[in-house]
Amino acid sequence: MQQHQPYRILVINPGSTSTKIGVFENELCIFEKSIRHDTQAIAQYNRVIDQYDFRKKVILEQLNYEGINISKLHAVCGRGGLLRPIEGGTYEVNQPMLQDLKMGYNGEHASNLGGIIAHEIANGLNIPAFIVDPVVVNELDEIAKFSGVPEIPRKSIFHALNQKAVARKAANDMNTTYENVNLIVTHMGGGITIGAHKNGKVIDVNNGLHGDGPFSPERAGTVPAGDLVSLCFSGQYYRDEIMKKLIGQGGLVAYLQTNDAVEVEKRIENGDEAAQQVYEAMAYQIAKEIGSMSTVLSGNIDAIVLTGGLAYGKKFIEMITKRVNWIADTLVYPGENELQALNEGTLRVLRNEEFPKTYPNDKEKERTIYGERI
Ligand SMILES: Nc1ncnc2c1ncn2[C@@H]1O[C@H](COP(=O)(O)OP(=O)(O)O)[C@@H](O)[C@H]1O
Ligand SMILES: CCCC(=O)OP(=O)(O)O
Repeated sequence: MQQHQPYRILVINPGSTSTKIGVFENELCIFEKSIRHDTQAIAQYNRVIDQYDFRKKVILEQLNYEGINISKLHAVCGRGGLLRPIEGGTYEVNQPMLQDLKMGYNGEHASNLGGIIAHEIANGLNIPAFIVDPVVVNELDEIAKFSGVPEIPRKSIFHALNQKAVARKAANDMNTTYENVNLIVTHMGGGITIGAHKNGKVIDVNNGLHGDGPFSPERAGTVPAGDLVSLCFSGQYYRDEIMKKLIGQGGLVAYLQTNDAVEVEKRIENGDEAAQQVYEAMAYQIAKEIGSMSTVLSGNIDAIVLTGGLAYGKKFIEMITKRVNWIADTLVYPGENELQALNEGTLRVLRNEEFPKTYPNDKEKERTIYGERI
């Protein structure tokens, strides 16, 4: 197989409130950009797939503006979306995956566009496209899957990529390994997920899309179930309208008409009491979920890790830590390591250090090393 030195990789991370892109040469990030999308820009699209042209255009325009020649790329990697539940790792984008991403097999989320856009750009350049640790990585303990309604098992839908990348970083900073620690990792972005990481596995986590947990900048989180059923059958709303109340138009957007925590913090500084109350309530619900995960780990917790865009907000972090600091020490890693994690997963495969996995997981299927069948 031909060896390339260095590898140049484009990574694409569509989130609910932003599109983040990066270009790497081996481990070195030579360009990185986070493009924010305000609530109105996203709200005009009914389905996530309808955002395809808009998000792809934004990415290509940005690369062009920066003078980045995409013909020099060796691979493109996108954040993986709502596929079937699979184990973690790097997957080559294939037709079954594209089909599931396009139909939103497990629901609608911006990350569905990661693999699709990566494939589209890579295909034109005749290079491979990958996804790494998609949001459906499933390591739940069997006991965590019970919901109380057998037809509705709990699902693992969370910020797997960043939670695992930041958990490894935290373990490293604690002079140990991910496999040796118990952590409660809290990712706070457009969605919020809180995972119990036990010796390198996420044994329980709230379904941060349309399941449970705290409300977030744009999601409702847990809502009273009976009242939700009544709303669904009130005859006042179509299904899509209810779904939008839960995802996209819930949380901060519903209470304060913005998904931007920076804007909320400004309002609070200017004495807006409603903003203060809602922000405090979001922190309260996060703390409550951290408390819940502390019981999952039977109180054996090495650290609570806070990460994601909201972790930049110092006051917000204080609102959470004052309620959870009795559980364990808190480590704060603002932002996310997702672009680096996508790049590292791609590099491992390009360098033949790891097999790319085939979607859907079928260990008996033919395995390939990039460019070579074995
Ligand atoms: N400096 C900051 N202080 C407080 N909140 C911030 C800051 N920077 C970003 N945020 C907030 O973080 C949230 C987005 O987090 P992010 O992890 O980028 O989300 P996503 O990847 O889901 O789009 C937004 O509500 C944004 O306003
Ligand atoms: C679907 C879970 C991941 C998630 O919520 O991501 P964003 O915060 O980027 O929307």
